[in-house]
Amino acid sequence: MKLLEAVSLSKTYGKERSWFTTQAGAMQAVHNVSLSLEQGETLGLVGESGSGKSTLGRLLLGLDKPTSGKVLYRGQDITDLNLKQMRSVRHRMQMIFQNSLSAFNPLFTVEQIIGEPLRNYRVGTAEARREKVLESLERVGLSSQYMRRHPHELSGGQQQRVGIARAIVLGPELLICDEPFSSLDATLRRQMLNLLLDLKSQLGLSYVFITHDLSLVDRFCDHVAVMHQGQIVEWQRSECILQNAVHPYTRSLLESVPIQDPRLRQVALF
Ligand SMILES: Nc1ncnc2c1ncn2[C@@H]1O[C@H](COP(=O)(O)OP(=O)(O)OP(=O)(O)O)[C@@H](O)[C@H]1O
Repeated sequence: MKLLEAVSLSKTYGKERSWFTTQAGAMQAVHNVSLSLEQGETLGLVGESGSGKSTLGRLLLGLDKPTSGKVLYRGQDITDLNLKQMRSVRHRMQMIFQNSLSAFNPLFTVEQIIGEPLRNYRVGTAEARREKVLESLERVGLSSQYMRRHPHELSGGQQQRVGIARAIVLGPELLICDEPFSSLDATLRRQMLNLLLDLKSQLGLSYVFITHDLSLVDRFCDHVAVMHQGQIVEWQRSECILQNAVHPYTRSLLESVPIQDPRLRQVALF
């Protein structure tokens, strides 16, 4: 069953003529992108800065409307849903951001931050919500003693864990992770990727994993889509991308990837 599908998605910014923009200033951030994600799979969306990855992520989640094309979730066209209709789909799809701290209310405690989606969706009693918050917190490896802390009292890794706890608290099926660990050091990044892998098998999650780092996709993703100037220029199973990269842009990305096996490196680059 296809969980998510994009059909000929395009997004142009600044297309409408207004006081601020002109046709000449239009920027096509995403151009005619089609892709799909099976339930339980992870799709890596790779490309350099400005290639359109975040815009595509927002379009898939319905946070932004496409200029043309559509998004299907479990076969349902969600492109033109109004806010109320979108609400019934939104709790099944959540996003993890690069910088969780900027998405948190600095005055909230960790319990309030993770519990906010539960309050928004009026889930259960205050006691039941507290239980769910605790469960999510423990799933991401933080103990109950963090409940009363504020975001600025947490390390970068702990902030990202709280961001993940908040994203899973409503029991979603799909997480769109937008460069979630790029500000963390290599050791922490590995730990967090392992956490996402554990959550995937425990909760049956599917991921769209946005990154500029092709070295992360090998172990973590099932398929890889390479984006360049708003288009998908390459689509492969992740274990094949090192050896069978076809597009010159993918090959140029591979040049910056440390590949352990020198034989694979030969194949990848030439
Ligand atoms: N709201 C917006 N208004 C106008 N232009 C935008 C907007 N959002 C993105 N863009 C432009 O669209 C293009 C793609 O941006 P996007 O953020 O999707 O790329 P990205 O691959 O995610 O880059 P990064 O990794 O740096 O976030 C860029 O040229 C960007 O300036």
